[in-house]
Order: sequence, then C-alpha cells, then structure tokens
Amino acid sequence: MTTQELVAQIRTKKSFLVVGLDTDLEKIPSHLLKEEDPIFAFNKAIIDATHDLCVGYKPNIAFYEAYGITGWKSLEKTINYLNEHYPEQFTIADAKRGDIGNTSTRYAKAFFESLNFDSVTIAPYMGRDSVEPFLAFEDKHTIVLALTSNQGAFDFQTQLIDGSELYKKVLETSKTYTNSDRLMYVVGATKAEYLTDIRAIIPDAFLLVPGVGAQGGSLEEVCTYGMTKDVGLLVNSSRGIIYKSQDEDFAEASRDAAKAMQQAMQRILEDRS
Ligand SMILES: O=C(O)c1cc(=O)[nH]c(=O)n1[C@@H]1O[C@H](COP(=O)(O)O)[C@@H](O)[C@H]1O
Repeated sequence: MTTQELVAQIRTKKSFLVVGLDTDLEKIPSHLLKEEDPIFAFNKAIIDATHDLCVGYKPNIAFYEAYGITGWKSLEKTINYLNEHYPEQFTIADAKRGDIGNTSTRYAKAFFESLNFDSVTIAPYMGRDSVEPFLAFEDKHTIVLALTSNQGAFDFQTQLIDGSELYKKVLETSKTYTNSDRLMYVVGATKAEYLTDIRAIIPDAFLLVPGVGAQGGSLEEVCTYGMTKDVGLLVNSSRGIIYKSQDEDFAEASRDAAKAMQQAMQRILEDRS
C-alpha cells in the first residue's frame, strides 16, 4: 500500500485507528475455545465488527509465536482474511525484528512476501545494514522503534550520546538510509511531550503510536504535538478494544470501543480543518 492510499483511507473514514490483534487464548471468550481455530475465529469476528472504523490492524507476532505452528497458522489465516476481504486495511506485523543484512532480508521476505503484510516493526539497534534490507521492498513500510511507550525506554533511548538523545540519533541517522521515504516510526503515546522535538527532525513521516488506553497515553496530547497536514499518525489500541467483553457480545463490545476512538479522532480532525 502506498502512503497516499493510507492517507486517502484516513480522510474517508475520519479515523487513524489501528486495532491491535494481541490475541491471547486466556483472554478471549471461553465459548470460542471449542472452535477449530479459536484465535482466527476471534480475530475474524473483531475484524468484521470494526473494519469500517479503523484504517489498520496490527497483530503482535509474539501472541501467535507463543502457540508454535498452530499460532503461526492462525496468523497466516488472519492476514489472508484481511488481504482478501478488506484490502484497504494497512496491515502491520508487529515483530520488532532486525539483524545482520542477509538475515534481515529473510525477515523481510517472511513478512512482506510470504505473509504479504504492508509493514513490519523493526528494532534499529543493529544499524543501517539491518534496516535497509526491509526498505528495499516497494510499497512496503518499515516502522522503526524511536521512542517506545514503556518505562525501559529511559534505559537507553533518552540517554545522551555526544549531547543528543539516542532516539534523536535514530531519527536523524535513519533519514540517511536508502529508501528512507519508506520509513515510519514508533513513538509511544505515553511520550507525547517528546513529539515536538521528534517532529522537528521528521516533520512528515507517519508515526505508529501505541500506548493509549491500557498504558495511559492521551489521544488529544498525541494529536496536539504529533499531527501533520496528512495526519501522520496511526494510533494503536489493542486490549482497550479487543477485550471489552468475555461474552457472546464481545465483537459488538469491541465495535463500541473502536467507535468511541473513531469519534474522538473525527472530532479532532474536524477541529483542525
Ligand atoms: O511496536 C509496538 O507496537 C509497540 C511499541 C511500544 O513502544 N509500545 C507498545 O505497547 N507496542 C505494542 O503495542 C501494543 C499495545 O497494546 P495495548 O497496551 O494493549 O494497547 C502491544 O502489541 C505492544 O507490543
């Protein structure tokens, strides 16, 4: 998917919501456990109930890998279902990969070719040759961790290196990578006060913003400091949308939560137009 197609979808739906498919067999409604593939059954119901309110889905790969081959099959069914029934959706493999060049190429093939995701999350710690193999794929997007939502972000990401925070070095250096126009960045919603500095370095790049809802980040603050003329934000919520009910009505409950987020986003977009 091109960035222009993503922006067009955001404008049409008046939403920049990404629903996180962090599907955990211990948290899904128990009546689904008798299904042949409970993870896929859950994801399909959530996707069918929310697709008109969001612009993307982000399965976190850990939740699938945890179940071995069975989980990987559920992941494959989920991305195939999305690509077949809702091809307009921006799909994110939240895998946080990155390794020496030839290994990164295999990761890129796994997520961009075998599974046909639009994007993948990447840890930038190993530098240029670990990121550029992902950037070689046309119309695919590489989402680099810049400033993460968790407390451990302060261990390294905000530490000074030659007078500048490490996350700023990540932003500045990654701009010099080949095909850097295919980069997006993760900035946690819990770090909204850093967004002005971040936008000074990357004024236009799309940000994937997790951490609203369960982690306590504020949608309004993220938009105040992080929004661009093309919106430039993909705000993710996982637990805050998918686990609203343990009963038969779980999909409608997730729709209500997605609707509340979409309406808040629509208000913000209308206020700014
Ligand atoms: O890359 C991510 O998506 C990510 C980065 C980050 O800094 N913080 C963060 O929470 N995430 C992911 O975003 C999702 C957040 O889930 P909820 O807190 O349930 O909305 C999880 O899949 C996390 O792994």
